[in-house]
Amino acid sequence: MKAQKLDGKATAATIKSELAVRVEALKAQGINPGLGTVLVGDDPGSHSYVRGKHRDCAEVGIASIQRELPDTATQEEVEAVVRELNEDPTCTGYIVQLPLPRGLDANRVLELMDPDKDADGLHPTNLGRLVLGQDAPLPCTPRGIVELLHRYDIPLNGADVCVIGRGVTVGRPIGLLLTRRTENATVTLCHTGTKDLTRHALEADIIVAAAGVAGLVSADIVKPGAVVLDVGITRTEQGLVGDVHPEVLEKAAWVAPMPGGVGPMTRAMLLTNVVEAAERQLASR
Ligand SMILES: NC(=O)C1=CN([C@@H]2O[C@H](COP(=O)(O)OP(=O)(O)OC[C@H]3O[C@@H](n4cnc5c(N)ncnc54)[C@H](OP(=O)(O)O)[C@@H]3O)[C@@H](O)[C@H]2O)C=CC1
Ligand SMILES: Nc1nc(=O)c2c([nH]1)NC[C@@H]1CN(c3ccc(C(=O)N[C@@H](CCC(=O)O)C(=O)O)cc3)C=[N+]21
Ligand SMILES: [Mg+2]
Repeated sequence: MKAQKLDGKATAATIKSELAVRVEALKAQGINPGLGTVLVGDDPGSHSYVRGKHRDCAEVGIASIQRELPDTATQEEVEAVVRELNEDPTCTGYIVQLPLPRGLDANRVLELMDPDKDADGLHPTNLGRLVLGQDAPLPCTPRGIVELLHRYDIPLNGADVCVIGRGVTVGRPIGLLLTRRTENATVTLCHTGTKDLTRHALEADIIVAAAGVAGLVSADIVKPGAVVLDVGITRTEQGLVGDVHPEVLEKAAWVAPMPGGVGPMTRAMLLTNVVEAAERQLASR
């Protein structure tokens, strides 16, 4: 048996064409959505992600606002850029690319953002709204994963999901989305303190691998016919490597590969958050 592909690249292309229509409608009513990115330092990975985000914006007709700071930037300098984007009427939503260089306090920066302009859904207010079930921008990677599963009609109602990794961008928030009544999954959140990862993974109908450990999910910890999403990314000399070992393709029913799975969906959800923020702006004026 060979797993079928959860094609995030193709699904993201569909979502982008849907968004382009909504952007046109907004523009016809005088609202021009714009995405800002704040990039601090010279991490090549971060630069490449941010470039990709601006390419996506161009595709759907969203304006790009780019702010770059050297890795010597002070906390005050980063915060000044955040204040500026909070006030900028052409900036509908923005992200601060994480991680920030050592010595900068990411939480203080996130806290300072206008929660209504938080395109990542990572502002404490928006994470709080998610916990309370209130309308808010949702964290992009978890939302992308849920959207990908929905578009392939993978059943979530009652599904046992094993999430590997409790990072703030992926593992920690995805349980909040999957356990909403509308999704109704049962989630086990694993991390380095988990006693028996194999047991939890083997029981799961769906595995979300978001640890950032190359090849962590081997075929022997996957139940035959499971759905496996490869979120983790490790940079090696041979290129980017996911958390899911290639042998899993012989065991699982569906795999979201890295690349071509969750990454493009993350970017499509960032655009979705910006379009939705613009639509909320229109509705409230
Ligand atoms: N494709 C995409 O769109 C995206 C991909 N990513 C990638 O996803 C990965 C996770 O990102 P992020 O959450 O920010 O990373 P973090 O480093 O914040 O979190 C990684 C988590 O994995 C856990 N972990 C590490 N090793 C193991 C192990 N052997 N067994 C079980 N758990 C383990 C850690 O546990 P502990 O807490 O105990 O240390 C930690 O909770 C990264 O590789 C990142 O590059 C991130 C965002 C988007
Ligand atoms: N504030 C903030 N928000 C983020 O959403 C955020 C962040 N910081 N910091 C870093 C992580 C990582 N991340 C990715 C997004 C897309 C791909 C992606 O599109 N990947 C392609 C491959 C890309 C390539 O080949 O370089 C794919 O999987 O097909 C990957 C990783 C968002 N992150
Ligand atoms: Mg992190």
